Amino acid sequence: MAAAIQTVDLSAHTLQHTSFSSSSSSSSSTSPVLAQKQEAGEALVKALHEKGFVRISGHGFSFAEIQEAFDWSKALFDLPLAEKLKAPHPKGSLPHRGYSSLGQEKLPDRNRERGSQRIMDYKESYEIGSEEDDCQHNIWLPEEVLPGFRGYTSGLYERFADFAKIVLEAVALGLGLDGEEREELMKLGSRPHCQLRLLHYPTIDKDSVGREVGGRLPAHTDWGSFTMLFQDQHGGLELLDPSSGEYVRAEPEEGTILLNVADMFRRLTNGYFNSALHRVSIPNRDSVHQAGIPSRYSIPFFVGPAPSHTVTSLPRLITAECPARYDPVRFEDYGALVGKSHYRSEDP
Ligand SMILES: O=C(O)CCC(=O)C(=O)O
Ligand SMILES: [Fe+2]
Repeated sequence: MAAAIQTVDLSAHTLQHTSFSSSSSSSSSTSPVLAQKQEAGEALVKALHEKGFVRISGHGFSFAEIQEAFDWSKALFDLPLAEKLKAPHPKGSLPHRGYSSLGQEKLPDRNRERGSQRIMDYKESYEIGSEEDDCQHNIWLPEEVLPGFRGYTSGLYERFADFAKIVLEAVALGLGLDGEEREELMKLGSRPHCQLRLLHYPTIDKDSVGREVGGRLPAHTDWGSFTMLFQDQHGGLELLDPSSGEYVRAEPEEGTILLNVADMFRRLTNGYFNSALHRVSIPNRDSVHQAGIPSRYSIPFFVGPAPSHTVTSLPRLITAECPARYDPVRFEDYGALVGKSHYRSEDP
């Protein structure tokens, strides 16, 4: 496995969060805060170009806040199955909301050899959107099943959405975008159209490894703009490093958020940003402890444009050396194509 994942500190952006404009006055353009913002923005852009993933510190989420998110997630997945099924994810792919039980999602493995046996992905999840989303409605548990869950997770969604905007502003600064190009970049994060996901990968007993259970989440790219992830202390997430062609283990690191580029960011930047292939793997049976593989929780937040938005590559990134690689695409058309292959249409 290759080198550690780089960390970019965005505290200059989060602490001094003001909506900057490209026409900064000469006094503010020489301020130390602006210089720090510029430096962080450029470091972020460099990492997203070279790797497609990065750790973020200085994001403004306290340790207690991250812990609280995991406490709610655990409280949800600890409920009896019959209770969780009171907020069922529908059979098809839309709305992508509510509870999916073990094996319901069937992400195709981009690394799996053709014809090889498909073994169940061992995870359960709960998807939450904005209460303001005009395209997909939330599917909530009855309040008495888990009192406070709806209020808490809706608030967490808004916290992530605030931070997503800061990330996009940092990228705009790092790329030196202004005017219409900056507007286009900012549209990659539509506040009511992102998605919060609670994920639980249950314990796997040693005997099942490689038999009934092949892995936790097969290799895939995310199809929105970018993804930000909290993960617990049990690792397993791996991202493909395009420079070495090897998977890098995203070892859990307290206080950081892992950010990966997704397909819409790759298209907007005409491939300048790498949409990182990633997976959640499990070790070979021989190296698994007798007690099995411990359960794991993770919380991704998927940032995306409005479904009706057409993502077109930025003109400045289409050059003689790097001609246009992608046709403009309407986000909902792209999502429909990808999403259709992800969910079983029959009963879970
Ligand atoms: O659980 C993780 O660490 C990654 C989750 C992920 O890649 C996804 O839900 O798309
Ligand atoms: Fe993913």
